[in-house]
Amino acid sequence: MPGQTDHANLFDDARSRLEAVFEALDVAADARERLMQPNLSLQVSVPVRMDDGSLKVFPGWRVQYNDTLGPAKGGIRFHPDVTQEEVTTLSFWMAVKCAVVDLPYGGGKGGVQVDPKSLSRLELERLARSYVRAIADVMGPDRDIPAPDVNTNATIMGWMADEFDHLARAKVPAAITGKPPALGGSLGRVAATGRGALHVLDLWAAREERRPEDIRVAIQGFGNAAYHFARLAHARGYRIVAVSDSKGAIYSEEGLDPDPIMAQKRRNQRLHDMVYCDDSVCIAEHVEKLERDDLLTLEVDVLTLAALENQIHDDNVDLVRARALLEIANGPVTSAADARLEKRGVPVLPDVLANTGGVIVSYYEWVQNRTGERWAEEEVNARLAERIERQSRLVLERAERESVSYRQAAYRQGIERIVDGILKRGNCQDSD
Ligand SMILES: NC(=O)C1=CN([C@@H]2O[C@H](COP(=O)(O)OP(=O)(O)OC[C@H]3O[C@@H](n4cnc5c(N)ncnc54)[C@H](O)[C@@H]3O)[C@@H](O)[C@H]2O)C=CC1
Ligand SMILES: O=C(O)CCC(=O)C(=O)O
Repeated sequence: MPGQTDHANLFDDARSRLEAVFEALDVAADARERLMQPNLSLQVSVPVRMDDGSLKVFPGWRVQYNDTLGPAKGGIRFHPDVTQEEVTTLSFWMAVKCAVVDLPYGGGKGGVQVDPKSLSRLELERLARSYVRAIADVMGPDRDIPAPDVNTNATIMGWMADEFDHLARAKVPAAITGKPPALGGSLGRVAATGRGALHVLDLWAAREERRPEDIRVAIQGFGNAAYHFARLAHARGYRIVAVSDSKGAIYSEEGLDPDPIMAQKRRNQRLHDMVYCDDSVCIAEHVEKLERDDLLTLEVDVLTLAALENQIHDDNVDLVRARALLEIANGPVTSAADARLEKRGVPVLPDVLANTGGVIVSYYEWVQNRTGERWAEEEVNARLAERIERQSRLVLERAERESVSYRQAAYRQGIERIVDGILKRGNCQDSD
């Protein structure tokens, strides 16, 4: 059954979305060829000394998809299901999304096939450092700049940045983003992905003449991106009626407050346990438990996907009753499912636009590190809002003007910029 662990054909499925864009933009053959394969795909062994003295070696990858517009940029994922195919696909999406929001970056992504929850904190730190030693030769502020993704965070970026500094015999803060502020991390980066997604949703809702108070939202996932989106959307007046994590889901027609839920989850509880009160917080009276994937088929205004790829696929797409989808995860809807949703007239605010808040603020971190500046959080948030709203408006207007889906319009915007760069660099038959 297709699902989060199925990466077979993930890359082919992702690339298949290029064909329609190439046709619409009449992309030159040389540029098409360049965009079909990653520039560099590095497979590494990541040895880790375990606390019991034994040595374990985990497979890892760093893939740089395309560097036409600038150095490769993208997160690092620690997950037991990571594969080279998945990392390649994620690096392809990074290349597209950086171009969609006009960042001077190409696409990159990294991953280690490991269950980080099975490691002690010291083992996790040794893993992070070992991974950096393995990929250091292809990293650097002008080559490839990693950042957090699933199961990695500011603490882990701090360890990685420290390891890279040791290897470089210099302070190179711009080599990694998403670091703790003490090491040059940007204020606002932790919440940036969720905050950016909310700007995209707000813009869409305003164009549809809908008020946040009238929009019921279900959210798949309750990690970094989902939680900050949920918290900010709740504060803005959207009604969050359901959330899920990898173990289960909860639902409340009255609406859920994300903060007490996160407070409980941080005490190591699964979402499913939240229907029971504890001493400090009681969210019980109006909260129901759901099977995890039942959240995907709730009748809501907006289904927000903020977990992993391939969550809406051939087998469940016809059960989706949401009136619109917001993709915070990368690739949560397969291309076949996407086509079915389009046919049914269900709009999808696509990943390559909706989840760009994280990489936009990573870019601001890189700029601050390179100029030695430190921006206030309000300034970071204001710059994020300005960029994502401007670029989103272009995508939404283009979709309307060219009568295509938001995804198709976003891909056209991103690929057009990359192709222009490829042609301007020359060595192409049609590079006028
Ligand atoms: N962290 C960031 O800055 C960015 C993250 N993303 C994407 O957003 C997605 C989530 O990333 P993060 O929040 O950083 O990861 P995270 O590791 O903080 O959270 C992942 C969440 O997904 C949940 N989950 C996993 N499988 C699930 C399932 N089948 N059903 C329901 N929940 C499930 C986990 O329990 C966890 O709550 C990923 O696709 C990631 O690539 C995209 C752009 C930036
Ligand atoms: O912050 C970044 O550089 C990249 C974040 C990321 O991995 C993503 O947008 O999927």
